[in-house]
Amino acid sequence: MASILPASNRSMRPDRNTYDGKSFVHVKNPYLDTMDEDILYHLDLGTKTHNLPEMFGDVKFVCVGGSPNRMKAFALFMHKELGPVEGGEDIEDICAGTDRYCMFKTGPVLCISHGMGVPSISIMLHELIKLLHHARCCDVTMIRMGTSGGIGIAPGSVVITDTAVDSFFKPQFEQVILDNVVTRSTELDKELAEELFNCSKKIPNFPALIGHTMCTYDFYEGQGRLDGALCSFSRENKLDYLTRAYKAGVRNIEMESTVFAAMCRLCGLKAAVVCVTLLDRLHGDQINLSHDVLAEYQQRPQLLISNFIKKKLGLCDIS
Ligand SMILES: O=P(O)(O)O[C@H]1O[C@H](CO)[C@@H](O)[C@H]1O
Ligand SMILES: O=c1cc[nH]c(=O)[nH]1
Repeated sequence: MASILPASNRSMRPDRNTYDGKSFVHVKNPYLDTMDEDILYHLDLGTKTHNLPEMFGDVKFVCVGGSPNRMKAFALFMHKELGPVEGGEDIEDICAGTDRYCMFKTGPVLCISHGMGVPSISIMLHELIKLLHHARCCDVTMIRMGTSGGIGIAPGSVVITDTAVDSFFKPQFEQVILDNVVTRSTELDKELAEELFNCSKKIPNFPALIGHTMCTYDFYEGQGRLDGALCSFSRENKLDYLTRAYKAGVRNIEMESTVFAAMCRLCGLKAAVVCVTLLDRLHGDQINLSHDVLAEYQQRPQLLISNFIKKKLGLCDIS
């Protein structure tokens, strides 16, 4: 019979493997050490086929987002922003051997796409976190950059998440393991969120705020849209739900933040979620922005994160 295991399950407490003041990635799987080889199947990488410490050992910032093209664009942007580096203008997809995800590295910044929804990002995160572990990376900051639907805020606003919540506005992620439901905390690093927010204030005309982000398992019915192939609720039901979400502190809705927050937390990784809103869900469901406006909105999280990374690397004029 299925049982609910408590969030405080001892072996799953957030932890930092800290040596000499450095924070290492904490994988929590005793079987990993007994394996002769670890094949990161969906990334087309492996511990025997690739020298992971040499390829990735210097990674300090991991930026993830749904779309492969957006992640490539961000990687190219960072590549230019980090100054002249070897290898010219272009960067190669490290996961070119698979079409599941794409991955680009420029200096200490790794950019990876994760597709849409919890199962897709979860698979990527298992393999990415093992990669960081095998590569012996330390002091890594993880940032999800994405798009979202806003609630009660102007389209184009960038929401920096303090806590990711589920569809019941609870700060938790429920993972089904065998036939148990294991509940995990989705708290994010508050200091990191504040740091990003302070960074946003230095960018002219940059609408940003800190708030809760609701993560759903679906874009249509799961987000209370009236325009899916199925809809069994009224406009009033929808507005009542979104209004209650707003009152609970939710400012935007997307589809990956809870599992991202929960997995990073358990593995001792500092994490942040930064998403631009494409519409105000209190005013509609369809995303009808022009191509140019959509492109500009999608660049907003990228601009903020690039400024943040440059500041952390001592490459930025903003203090
Ligand atoms: O913009 P990305 O990162 O894809 O994220 C959001 O957009 C997708 C839905 O259009 C979902 O994956 C949601 O989380
Ligand atoms: O409304 C929206 C827009 C982008 N992504 C979502 O998940 N929802």
